[in-house]
Amino acid sequence: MVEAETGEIVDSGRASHPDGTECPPEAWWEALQEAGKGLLDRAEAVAVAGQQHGMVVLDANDQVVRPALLWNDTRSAPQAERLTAEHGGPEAWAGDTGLVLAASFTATKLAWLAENEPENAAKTVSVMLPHDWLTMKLRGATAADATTDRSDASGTGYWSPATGGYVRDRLVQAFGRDLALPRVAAPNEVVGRTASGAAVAPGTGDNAGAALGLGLGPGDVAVSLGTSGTVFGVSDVPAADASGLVAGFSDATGRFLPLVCTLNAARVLDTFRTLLGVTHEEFDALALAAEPGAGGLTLLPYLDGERTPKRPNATGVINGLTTGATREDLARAAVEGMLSAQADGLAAMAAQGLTAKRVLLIGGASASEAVRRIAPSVFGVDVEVPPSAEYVALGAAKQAAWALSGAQTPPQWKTGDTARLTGDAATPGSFRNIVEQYASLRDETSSWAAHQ
Ligand SMILES: Nc1ncnc2c1ncn2[C@@H]1O[C@H](COP(=O)(O)OP(=O)(O)O)[C@@H](O)[C@H]1O
Ligand SMILES: O=C(CO)[C@@H](O)[C@H](O)COP(=O)(O)O
Repeated sequence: MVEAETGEIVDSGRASHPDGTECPPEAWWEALQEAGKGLLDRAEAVAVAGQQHGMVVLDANDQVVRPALLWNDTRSAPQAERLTAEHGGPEAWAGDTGLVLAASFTATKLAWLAENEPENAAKTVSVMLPHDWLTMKLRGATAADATTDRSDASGTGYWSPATGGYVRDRLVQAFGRDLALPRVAAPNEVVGRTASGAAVAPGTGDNAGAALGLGLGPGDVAVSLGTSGTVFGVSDVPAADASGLVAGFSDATGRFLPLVCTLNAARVLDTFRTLLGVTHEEFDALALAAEPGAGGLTLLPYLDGERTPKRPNATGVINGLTTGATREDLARAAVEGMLSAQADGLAAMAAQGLTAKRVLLIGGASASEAVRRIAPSVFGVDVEVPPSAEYVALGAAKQAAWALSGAQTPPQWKTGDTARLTGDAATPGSFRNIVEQYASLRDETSSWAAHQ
């Protein structure tokens, strides 16, 4: 909860919901009630920012048909391939929807449902995303008058950022028939009221929320290291990258949000930290005690399969392991590998015309000292770390304040001082080697059957 005028945080709440790649939406509603206790009834305006892409399917009575399949569920990878081939390949999809289909996107999940759970598919009359469903619940509305926003619509695979309209043919191709979809609200619209009378803004996807919360400007690229690693910037033109590396999303202000998303980020560090049996701080100390290049160890960090590049069945690979390897090397290899995957994202963004003049590092793993110290050299650009905050939630709050104000543009809130980090000028060669070794391992493994 923030002051609408200044963005100053006055109160906050937090609640967890289940882990995993599918989730009953009711668990989010319970978590929202718990986190919002003592806040929601004091609010003048509210908005929800949530994970993108998750498939929430409802029956004719607006009851949830099955647990939502989330953005990181890869079971619909075969459907992504099939739908892509059936409709003109990657170029056609990028042209129609701004996306080359990967298992994350909602259209592929609908195709999986139609193929694998015909009884559930038969019951389904409407589909929406996690933030749409929570917004509907907050308003006490029905699926018939549910709303979404441009950013979340742009992650479905059946909406066009270029035209601003649904592409019903792609939905029908995926699911086999048409479905009711939420109306795409204007970025600053009041779409309803909560039970206690607060104005409800349209809400947004998590990355668009973070972009709004950070107030990203030209030349800014955010790298968010949460469960997912996301690299994104704000643009005046929609992206349509037929290579599939950059997703052509929309943002929460009426502009566009080209974005690269990897499935493996903070949890890569969690995994190695757990294997080494150390705390976050001890892990950082280990990683920083090793030399750049981790004694020749290179980690390809696709532990949970990967979305960018598209390798849904991939696993992690450690190259260069010898009897001389140390715990320090292992910790450093985890940090360097995870950051190198994000550096691939920065390169893909640059190829779409969004070259980072500064990188803003956010998300849980941006708290890591090792990540902060190593990132500028691996990225090859100075990195700024804004004050630690929940930028997704701040973006939702800014949208709510915007809707309340009735103004043309979002409020300009000050973010606190950022910490500026520069690369290791003393050993630039070692860092070039890290990036080159990583690229070799990435490219060599692309021919492995398990990485197809
Ligand atoms: N000091 C730290 N060093 C490294 N990772 C951290 C640190 N603090 C938190 N994390 C990691 O950040 C992740 C959570 O980040 P967050 O941005 O909240 O992710 P998400 O939005 O996906 O839930 C967890 O994997 C957690 O272990
Ligand atoms: O799929 C994407 C973006 O395309 C992810 O950004 C999800 O929207 C959620 O990520 P986490 O917040 O769980 O890291």
